Formats: sequence, C-alpha cells, structure tokens
Amino acid sequence: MSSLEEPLGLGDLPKLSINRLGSLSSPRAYRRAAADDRNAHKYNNSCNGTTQMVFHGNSHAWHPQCRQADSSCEAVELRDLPRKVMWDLPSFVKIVEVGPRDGLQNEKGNVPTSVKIQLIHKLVDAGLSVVEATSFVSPKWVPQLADAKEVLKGIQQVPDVRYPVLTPNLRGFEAAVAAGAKEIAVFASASESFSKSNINCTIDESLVRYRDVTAAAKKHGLLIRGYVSCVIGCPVEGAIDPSKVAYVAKELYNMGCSEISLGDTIGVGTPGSVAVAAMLEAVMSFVPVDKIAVHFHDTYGQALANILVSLQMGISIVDSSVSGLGGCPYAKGATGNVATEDVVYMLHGLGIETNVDLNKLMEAGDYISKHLGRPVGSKTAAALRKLTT
Ligand SMILES: CC(C)(COP(=O)([O-])OP(=O)([O-])OC[C@H]1O[C@@H](n2cnc3c(N)ncnc32)[C@H](O)[C@@H]1OP(=O)([O-])[O-])[C@@H](O)C(=O)NCCC(=O)NCCSC(=O)C[C@@](C)(O)CC(=O)[O-]
Repeated sequence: MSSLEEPLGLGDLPKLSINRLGSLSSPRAYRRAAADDRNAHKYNNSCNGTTQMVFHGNSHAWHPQCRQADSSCEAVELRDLPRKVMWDLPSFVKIVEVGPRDGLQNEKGNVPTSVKIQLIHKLVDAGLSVVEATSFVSPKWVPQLADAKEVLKGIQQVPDVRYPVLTPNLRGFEAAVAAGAKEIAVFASASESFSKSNINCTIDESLVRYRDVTAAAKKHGLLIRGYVSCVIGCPVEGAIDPSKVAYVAKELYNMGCSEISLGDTIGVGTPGSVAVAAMLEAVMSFVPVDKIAVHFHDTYGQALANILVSLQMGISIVDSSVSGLGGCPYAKGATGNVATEDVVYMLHGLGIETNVDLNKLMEAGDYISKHLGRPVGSKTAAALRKLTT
C-alpha cells in the first residue's frame, strides 16, 4: 500500500522494450537541427540570422522573427524546428473534450443544467469535434450528473460532432439511448481497488457487464468508447503493472470499442521511459495506435510532458478538460484534467493542427470559471488574458 504522499514504486514495473522512443531528441540531434536552421535562415535571407521572440496576437503564439527591420525573414519563423528535434509528431491531433463530464462530476456545488448545455455549445463552437456530455450513472453515486437526460436532450447537436456519454450498465445504456445518445463510453479500471470503489465490482465483473452494454450498443449502431482508469498508479495499490492495463484495453477493444482512452486518473505518470512509455508499449501490442487516446490528470504537473511523449509514440487522440476542470469523486487526491487551452497552445506551437479556435475556447473557459466563481484553471488562458487586457 502506498499513500499519495509516498512516491509510487514505479521502479518495480517490468522493463519493456521502448524502441519507439529511440527517435527522441538527443543533444547532438538538437544541435545539428539548430545549425541547419541557422544556415537556412542566413541563406534564404542574407541576414545575420539573429532573431527575437515576437508575440502574434491573432495566432496567440510566440514566434522567432528576424531582428532586421527590412528583412523578409518574417516568413522564416523556424517553423520546422520542432519537427527536426522531435520526430514522428502527428500533423493533426483530435482533442476529446471531457470538461462537461469529467470536470463537472467533481464539482461540489450544483451546476444548473442550462449552464452545462451552454458550456457544451460554446465548446463545440470553438471547434471541438468530440465533447463528452454527461454520464448516465447512478445519481446516488454521482449526484452532480443526475440531470444527464435533460442535458443530452437540451443540446442542439451539430452534425459531425460527437457527444459521448458514460454508461456503467444496461440501465444507463437504455436511459442514454432514450435521451438520444449516439455514442456511449464504458469505463473499466486496471486497478481492482479502484474498480471496486468506482463501480462497485471487480475488473472481470465489469468486463462481463460491459460485454452486454457493448453488444446492445452495436445492435443500435452506436459508437463505443472504452476507458481504462489508473493506467499508471492507483491511490490504494500504488504502481499498476502495464500488463494489467494491456489486458483491460485488449478486452474493451475486442468487445467493439472503437477508441480506448488510457486514464492516468491520479496524475502520477512521468514521461520517463518506465511509467508512460512502457504502459503505452504494452497496450500497443493489442490495440492499434490510431485507436488509442491518452487522458492525463495534471496532479503533479506532468500532463503536457506525458502528452508530448505519447505523440512521439504515435498517439494522435488526446483527452482534456476546458480550464482544467475535473477529478474523480472516487479517486482520492486526483486533481483536474490537463487544461484543453494548454494542450491546444502546445500543439499549435508544435505546428500540429487541432481545428480548435483558442480564443473561443478561452471564452468557454471564462464562462464556466465565472460560473464556478474561481479563476480560470489554464495557465495559457491566464497568461494570454494578462497579455491582451
Ligand atoms: C455502477 C453503479 C451503478 C453500481 O452501483 P451499485 O450500488 O453497485 O448498483 P445497484 O445496481 O445496487 O444500484 C444502486 C442504485 O442506483 C441505481 N442505478 C444503478 N444504475 C443506474 C444507472 N445507470 N442510472 C441511474 N440509476 C442507476 C439503482 O437502481 C439503485 O437505486 P435504488 O434501487 O437504490 O433506488 C455505480 O457504482 C455507479 O453509478 N458508478 C459510477 C461512478 C462514476 O461515475 N465515477 C466517475 C466516472 S469514472 C472516471 O471518472 C474515470 C475516467 C473515465 O474519467 C478516466 C480517468 O480519469 O481515469
């Protein structure tokens, strides 16, 4: 047993091959790439190649730009540098916004249904194509989402946008379908203790239950998302063996989940070779990489670094929560998900497309933060607001 205050025994995890990480940047590769870029800068613009960082209001990004006033170097913003030092990054990342569900399930105060609906509309308006709307779980367990039916019915669904909802059992599934759900999500755990405290059954019992739910969903032609929680650590059991994560992911994939989201529920993962990379390697043995999503809570401030490593390993689906809302009522010590604004800022900075408008996303973040009566929980949004007001 390890408490949250004690470091998890991650060193005990089995050592798996991490070949895909072989392409991570080395200092030598970095120096070579940087030299190439300096040369390109000089050759293309016949200038001395010195640059300064300039803030571009429209794109909300800092870019290196030539110091020479009359230079045409503006075009040479060293855009390719990230790709030179970090190989294999995807050109597009799909963001799955989980704020209205994962975020609001953890709020102590009551959030009115109309506010939840408005938040979802704002997130879709910002360009997010997947917004997890709510959960059809027992209101005794999660009273915050007791208005699931009203929320789902109240949304003006936009074509081509997905609004998955969590369903823990057939009862929840039927209620979700009756309210108009077109996509559901089942949620299992790689930790026995968390499975028991979150859904009151063992891992294997949950898989039996989810076989019924996914069979029913397939009959109705619904899309199915599968979650695995505690993929790195559990507040009760400590480090979780990657083979346990791989087992649950494989079972969910084989029962018809089209996307498997791997949740670092208590946010203890680090980008080091053992924790996140080994877990992803283990899952990739059973689930195609383009079907895997990563879901990092930011308890230890490691989420963005973990996402970056995941991208380098081929992942292109990332879960996040506007304004960093979130946590799980049944995972002691878990704080919010990584903030969507911070993920978008990082991805755009890497030259990766998301189709998300950061301005509109920040408006959604302001809206819900104001409602909850606290400052916005995204570092990016806080910094950009200071810069532009
Ligand atoms: C699974 C159960 C229902 C088992 O709960 P149980 O108590 O074992 O089941 P039960 O069948 O005895 O039901 C208890 C009561 O709930 C009712 N009930 C039963 N099912 C439903 C339903 N679908 N909708 C509405 N009501 C329901 C049922 O009718 C009964 O009511 P009563 O007869 O006492 O009046 C419960 O444990 C539960 O709802 N758990 C959900 C907990 C939850 O939502 N946790 C947060 C989501 S997971 C998460 O956040 C992690 C994730 C996904 O984000 C990834 C990550 O971060 O790692």
